[in-house]
Amino acid sequence: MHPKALLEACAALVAQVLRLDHPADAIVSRHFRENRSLGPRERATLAETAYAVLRRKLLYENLAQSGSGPRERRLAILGFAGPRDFLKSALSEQEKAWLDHCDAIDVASLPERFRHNLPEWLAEPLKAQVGDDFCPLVAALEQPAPLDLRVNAFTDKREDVRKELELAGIHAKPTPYSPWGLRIDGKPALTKLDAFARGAVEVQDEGSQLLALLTDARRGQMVVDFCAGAGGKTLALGAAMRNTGRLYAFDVSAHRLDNLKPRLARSKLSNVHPAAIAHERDDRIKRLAGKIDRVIVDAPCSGLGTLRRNPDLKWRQSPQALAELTAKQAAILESAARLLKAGGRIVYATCSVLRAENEDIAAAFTASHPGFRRLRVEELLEQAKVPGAASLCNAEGADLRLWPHRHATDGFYAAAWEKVQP
Ligand SMILES: C[S@@+](CC[C@H](N)C(=O)[O-])C[C@H]1O[C@@H](n2cnc3c(N)ncnc32)[C@H](O)[C@@H]1O
Repeated sequence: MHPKALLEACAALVAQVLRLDHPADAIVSRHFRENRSLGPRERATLAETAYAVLRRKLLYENLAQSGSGPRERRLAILGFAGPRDFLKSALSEQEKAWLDHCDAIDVASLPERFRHNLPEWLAEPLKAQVGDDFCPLVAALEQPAPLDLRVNAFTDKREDVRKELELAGIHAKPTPYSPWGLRIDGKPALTKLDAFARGAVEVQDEGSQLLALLTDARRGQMVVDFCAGAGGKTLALGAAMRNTGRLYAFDVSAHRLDNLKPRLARSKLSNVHPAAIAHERDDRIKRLAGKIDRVIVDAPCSGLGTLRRNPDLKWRQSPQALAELTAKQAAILESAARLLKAGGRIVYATCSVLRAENEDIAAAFTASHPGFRRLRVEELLEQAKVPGAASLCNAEGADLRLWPHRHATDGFYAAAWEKVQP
């Protein structure tokens, strides 16, 4: 595509994602479906430009107050994810001069909000929480996430798959914490690989893999994935169970569970039972009360730990939405806990970085459930032979706390309890 046409297409896509009426990944996917002739490089430039503008929206909107031409075009120029000389060949002389002027601005001298590019309602609690780590965290959130795979422990060994990928020209290295993980260089097309087609690998962030490890689902157990969605964690749990026992995958969204089906077929697992539930107090849940060994609640959350992949969330979430979510999270944890038998374990997890969705929910549950003993996540990770367990937890070692700037994973939280009273 000619540079001028590509820049115009980027500006059009930037205009669409900035409406914030749909998730950015859905808008980008639809754009690609409607423009099938786009090549892989053009797709990468379009998507990364749109994401760059979402990541640095406050800074770019500030810079775009100067210059001329349509606002979205100015934003697309600032966020353009391609070589500078290629971009400049699409610009007028006036635009080139404006871009040089913007490049010369020392961002460090600008007000703080143009450096952290977060809404105030999010910046304030994060600063209070991470202190001196705020700048490294913000810097990590502005970087695209690495591509992690989980090797299917039921069918394959990590080292064998690593070598297989190497032969296919894909360099992968073992993830530092998860024994199932491989981290890939770049963003190669994976779906055409035999390892993918036969279910030996699934795309899954290392943090998600650690949540499944923490659940410690074993051979022959009765296990529930309460908020299974498209089944990322379900598949990891089913493989850890060696395709034995019974693994229920519940979700209120039948549509999301439908996306589990092809993944399940590839995985060779037959111990998984997906079922749509109406709500967390569904009769199906009541019938299983007191019968389950392991429950994972991967709760619906703000997703604010995934800003590397979903930078639009910081503009699409709000304090009001957060209040509704925290009420839902508490209600789901409450219902899910009823499933456990004595001696069983429940893990509550989110991909949010906010205390309100994490420590606060866990503390309220502990306080109101004397029949549940809080487990130390650090010890559980050590038992699961995860290296550096202490470094993955909060200062007390009680909860899992993964951060993009410290662990190169998404931001994840998890707490765990054992049911001590029947
Ligand atoms: C964070 S996502 C789960 C992702 C999934 N575990 C994975 O690893 O791919 C949260 C899920 O909770 C589901 N959900 C929302 N409300 C629920 C409820 N009351 N009961 C069960 N699931 C619910 C949503 O449909 C969504 O799929």
